[in-house]
Amino acid sequence: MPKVLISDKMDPNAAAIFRERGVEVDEITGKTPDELKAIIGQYDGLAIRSSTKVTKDILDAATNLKVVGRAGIGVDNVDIPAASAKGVVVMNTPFGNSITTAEHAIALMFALARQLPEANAQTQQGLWPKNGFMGVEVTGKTLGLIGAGNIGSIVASRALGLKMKVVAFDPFLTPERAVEMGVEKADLDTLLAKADFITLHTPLTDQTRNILSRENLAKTKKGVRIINCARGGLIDEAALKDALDSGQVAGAALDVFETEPAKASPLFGTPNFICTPHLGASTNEAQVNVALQVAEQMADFLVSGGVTNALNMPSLSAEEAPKLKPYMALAEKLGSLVGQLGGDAITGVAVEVEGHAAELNPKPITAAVLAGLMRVYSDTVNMVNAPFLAKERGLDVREVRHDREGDYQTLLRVTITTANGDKSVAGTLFGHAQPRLVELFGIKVEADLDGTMLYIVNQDAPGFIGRLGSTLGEAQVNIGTFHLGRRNQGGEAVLLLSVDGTVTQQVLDAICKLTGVKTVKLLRFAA
Ligand SMILES: NC(=O)c1ccc[n+]([C@@H]2O[C@H](COP(=O)([O-])OP(=O)(O)OC[C@H]3O[C@@H](n4cnc5c(N)ncnc54)[C@H](O)[C@@H]3O)[C@@H](O)[C@H]2O)c1
Ligand SMILES: O=C(O)CC[C@@H](O)C(=O)O
Repeated sequence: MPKVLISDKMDPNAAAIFRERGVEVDEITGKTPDELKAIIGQYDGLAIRSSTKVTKDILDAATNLKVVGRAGIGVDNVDIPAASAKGVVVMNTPFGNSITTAEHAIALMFALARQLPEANAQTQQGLWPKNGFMGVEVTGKTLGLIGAGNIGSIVASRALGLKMKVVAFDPFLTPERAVEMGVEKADLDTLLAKADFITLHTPLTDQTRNILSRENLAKTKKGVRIINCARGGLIDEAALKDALDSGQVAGAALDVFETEPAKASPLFGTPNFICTPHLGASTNEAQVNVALQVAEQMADFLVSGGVTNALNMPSLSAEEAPKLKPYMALAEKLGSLVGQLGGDAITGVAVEVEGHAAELNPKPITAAVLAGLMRVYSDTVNMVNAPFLAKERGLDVREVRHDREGDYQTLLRVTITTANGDKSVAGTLFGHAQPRLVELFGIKVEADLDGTMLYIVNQDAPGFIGRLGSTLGEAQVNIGTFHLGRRNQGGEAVLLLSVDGTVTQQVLDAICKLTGVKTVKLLRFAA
């Protein structure tokens, strides 16, 4: 009988479902990492919320572990690459607590607008401070939404019901979806300048870390009120403290902190600062939803091999899996490439197959393209939820199967439609198994898309490669592989280099300054 450990406080429905489905379950919460390491080897499954940190260290000790189930959305407490490397499936429950978290953001917005916590505290001290708490209405005010995914869009609908105007910044928000949501799509600077309240609903990624930096806080409308129910690390907490002290920010409400549990913070005690201890998902309804869902998914996997909402594994039948696996790896890499290089809001994705690829079920291939593409913006996207999210966001997804014989035995082409036109990449399988890029934005270039890579567009000219090599060498950046293509002699050339070590912004700036360089971008691919 498979055995599961529930290591964070979870609604009792989870244990009941496990037992009903023939899975033995222990509920042991509050363990230190060392204590968890000592017992994890006994379990096939680990069910968690946000407290348990599933590190590489824990995974290394988890000799029997097959699945980690997160009763919630964010999986930043799980080392997914380490889990994947160990063949441990990581699942989440992407929608079960969205309404609850959106409601918490709205509750914090009102708490800020009317200074409810402090008014409550002073009233209960017997002060009757009737004149000390002049609030603001939210009606007619502008709410700036950073991140318009599941939770952001629920917040927007509630805010519109409160007669607020909503301005949204989200690179994946198409103009059509913005119209459907009733929000104004804007760039970040416009949002910062217009918003009376700002609420954050993005995951924590390289792009979103410190999205409300000191510099960006200085661009806000004076007297803005800020709410973060998404992830700590999206706001520079020291800069927020200064902005509250100076009055640039009239109030801030945080449910999440850069370091959790947040037992001390310079923000504590600051006037007009309120906080909750990561309570966004804490309602009976949400906890029942996520507990039921995670237990059902994990039991299904452990008992019958079914895969739902996995972040590191496609949903597949046993017969299709071996044939489709290399195509899905290729599809994810091509999706990730166009996602990282696409730039503008993407309104459509076309997935074309020819040769051997045209004989396969296109659905998992398309799902893998979409997962690669959208994972650039959210680490919670997987092959299961990517097609759903694409539809919800109004992406026009097309699958085209060509019967023609092309230059390659098998070919997969991904074309995205953006406001600045179509952009297309293509790849094949080398030796029937190894994903390989063969074309990038109309230029023939062959490359393996793995690890950290540099994408450089330059004017084809003698001596450039030498200058680039010296720049990287001086910065102690080792080139692993080097791939070159060009539109025509002396025309636009493209370079894809795999590199070892860290490429800093200074190195990117130095490459940018080399004569003839038009674009430099750091790309990251799963190995
Ligand atoms: N406080 C809590 O208890 C709690 C509860 C649930 C979820 N969360 C967190 O809330 C966040 C949002 O969850 P969700 O379910 O709405 O996720 P989601 O994936 O549905 O939406 C995230 C949105 O952020 C957008 N985004 C990504 N990068 C961006 C960028 N650089 N700038 C602007 N937008 C960007 C994405 O395009 C996407 O639309 C996650 O971090 C999740 O972990 C917190
Ligand atoms: O489990 C919780 O309480 C928090 C969950 C939340 O952060 C999430 O990302 O789903």
